[in-house]
Amino acid sequence: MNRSSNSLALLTDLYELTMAYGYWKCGKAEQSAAFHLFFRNSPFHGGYAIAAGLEPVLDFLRSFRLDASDVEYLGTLVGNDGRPLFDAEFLQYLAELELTLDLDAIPEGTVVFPHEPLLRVCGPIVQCQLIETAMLNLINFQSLIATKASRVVMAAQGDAVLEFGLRRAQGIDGGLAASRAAFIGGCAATSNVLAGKRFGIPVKGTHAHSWVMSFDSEPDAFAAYAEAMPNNCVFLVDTYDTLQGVRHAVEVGRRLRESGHRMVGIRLDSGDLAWLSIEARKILDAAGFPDAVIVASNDLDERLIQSLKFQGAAVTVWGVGTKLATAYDQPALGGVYKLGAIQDESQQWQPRIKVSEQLIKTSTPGIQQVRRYVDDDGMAIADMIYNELQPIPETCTAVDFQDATHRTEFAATVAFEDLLKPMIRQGNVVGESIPLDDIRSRALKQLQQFDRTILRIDHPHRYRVGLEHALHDLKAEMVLESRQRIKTGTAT
Ligand SMILES: Nc1ncnc2c1ncn2[C@@H]1O[C@H](COP(=O)(O)OP(=O)(O)OP(=O)(O)O)[C@@H](O)[C@H]1O
Ligand SMILES: O=P(O)(O)OC[C@H]1O[C@H](OP(=O)(O)OP(=O)(O)O)[C@H](O)[C@@H]1O
Ligand SMILES: O=C(O)c1cccnc1
Repeated sequence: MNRSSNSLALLTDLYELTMAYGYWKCGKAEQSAAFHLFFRNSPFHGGYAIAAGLEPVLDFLRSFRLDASDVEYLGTLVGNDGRPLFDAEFLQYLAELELTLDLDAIPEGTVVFPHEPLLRVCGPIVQCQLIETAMLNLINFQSLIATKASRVVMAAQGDAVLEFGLRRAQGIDGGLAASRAAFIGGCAATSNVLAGKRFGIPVKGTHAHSWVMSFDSEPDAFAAYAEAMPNNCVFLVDTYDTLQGVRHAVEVGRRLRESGHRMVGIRLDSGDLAWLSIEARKILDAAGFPDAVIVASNDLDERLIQSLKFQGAAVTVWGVGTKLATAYDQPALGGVYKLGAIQDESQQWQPRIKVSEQLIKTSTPGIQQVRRYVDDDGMAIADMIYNELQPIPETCTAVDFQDATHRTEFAATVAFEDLLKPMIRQGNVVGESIPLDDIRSRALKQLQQFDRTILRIDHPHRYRVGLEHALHDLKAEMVLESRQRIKTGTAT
């Protein structure tokens, strides 16, 4: 059997297929359902996240189709008794399956908060279920990295951040996806050339220690680099003795200047980056190179950059690799995909809830939308999740997600934006594809809508996200009803 094909339709967990088979067997396959993808906690102990991964989601859904090799492979799967897992008629159904779903999504680059649906998928339950895993995979990782990048960029306070993560990223796709997401989060460029080609991200780089080590001396190495690349010289100065390296860079920089070129700067990659950058700055300034940039790298992340800034480091460009591309301190976002409503035989939507002992893990019923209220200066005030199945009054009350005694009223005159936008209708992409540059600009602009206390790196002030009053009441009733049924032994 030839199992090589470009189809990604089987990029799913087996249980999605076994459930699909079950739905199909019991006649529920075409029953409409509404699922929401959301996360419960902001990553890195921060106060927000940046939505990312939507364009790859649209690409995945656009090309979703099980091809002959997919179906053939599924036909080889057997259950515990050694018999085929799926019957031939179901495999035929899958072979003919075309997505007819609706997808609403919060655009990439939007600042988002726990419990807000980043994606809302409505349509035949089999289809919603088959795409679940890929949706989670794409949105979780890219939103995580975009958020990490946003924190790093914020710590850099306007200095450029270069993403250097490919060599330590989680595989090929992890590296490419990380470069894309890091750019959305505000990085200025990547060292990843394939990401540059694929996504149009600016590519930048310096040189490695191996370049210097391959010559008999550091001055020879810098001179040869300048000869080869007179317009792209950032000299890595720490191979032997950092400050001596800076002086060697200055010598070559002078020769570059004499020949009508310009030394771009130097890179520090070890030692005390605060002290060395300050000393290097003095040498560069005294030698007449006040515009020469000082790039720093070496296991940097947002906290280290914040500390180096505090120490007065004279770094002007930050090269951040491993800790950004792998989201080192929190390697997963933990987004989930939950059923909010399902249609009954008479096509009436019925809200559904997953009850948990932990309030945070109890799902929200309904077909949800997120409303962001903004004040007259365009600053975000609070977000409210509402249920499109319930009429909402002109003056809305949002009941805080974590503290139900905290309620905020929004008069009809308060400006707002509903964040979930139509992306796919009946399987056809209707949302426009946004250039990556514009997504990045959106993220940077969006952050200005939020108070800095909400954005700070540690122990942030909590931005209020509430449930619209009627939705809050519906959720509470459904939880109580479920608990009552358990008490009285009535099946739910
Ligand atoms: N001024 C500073 N304040 C806080 N942390 C710093 C400072 N300067 C450097 N660091 C960080 O300290 C860590 C250790 O750096 P250092 O260069 O001493 O060790 P290293 O990476 O093992 O060096 P080498 O590459 O020479 O073996 C790195 O993560 C680096 O970014
Ligand atoms: O520290 P990160 O944030 O992951 O940034 C990327 C690191 O990758 C390179 O080191 P490496 O030792 O791989 O190669 P080199 O010889 O160029 O230093 C570079 O010098 C950085 O230190
Ligand atoms: O260009 C650089 O300086 C670079 C690229 C990848 C990893 N570390 C550094």
